[in-house]
Amino acid sequence: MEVPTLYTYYRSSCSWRIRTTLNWKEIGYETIPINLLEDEQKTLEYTSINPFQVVPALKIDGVALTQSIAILEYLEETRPEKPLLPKDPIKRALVRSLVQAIVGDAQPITNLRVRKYVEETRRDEWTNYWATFSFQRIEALLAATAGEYCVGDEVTFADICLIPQAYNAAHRFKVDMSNFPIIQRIYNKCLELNAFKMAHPHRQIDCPDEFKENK
Ligand SMILES: N[C@@H](CCC(=O)N[C@@H](CS)C(=O)NCC(=O)O)C(=O)O
Repeated sequence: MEVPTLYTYYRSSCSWRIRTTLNWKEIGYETIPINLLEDEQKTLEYTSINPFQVVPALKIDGVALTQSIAILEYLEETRPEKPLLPKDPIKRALVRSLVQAIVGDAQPITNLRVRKYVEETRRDEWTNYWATFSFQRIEALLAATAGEYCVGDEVTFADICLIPQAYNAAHRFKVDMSNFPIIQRIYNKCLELNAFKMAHPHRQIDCPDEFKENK
């Protein structure tokens, strides 16, 4: 069978969701780095794969899929081993609710193209404000759902989406994570797992040497 190809950027939280899921489900894949800072997402070639000019995109089973959550759902449906959605419908809804909060409400307002649009001088302030705003609400949701992970004691899509968002908040958007003890605890817990560790930006082939980590 053809090996899936992931179009990715090492620091992209949306790409990280796919990397973790592929690792979690032990699906081998090839990486094609798309350097967002050099606008490689806007080349004609990549635009023909993803007209929204964002990563990720995944070529798999003869099609090119875009939209990270559509990709996660596809992987879950076609490779159900090591599920990332709980069986219980209520828990599934809780997972999807957290996923939507992260991917629909939190991530888009801190995305590169939005930050580029905001005047250079206001950019950091904008990003920190909205990242903190989102995390206050996600922390409140988690207070009702979290066990060891976001929803109960199993890894789900919610963890897959939360970890990249938390990394960006802590390391790039200067959010004071001490205000979010549940998120911080889940973050630390997930990063003990190989699937998350191997998907970390600092372990990707396109990560600049100064940040690279081989621990
Ligand atoms: N809804 C899309 C969002 C994709 C997205 O925003 N990707 C970001 C990286 S995490 C990107 O490529 N940004 C490029 C830009 O803003 O120009 C998904 O979930 O796949």
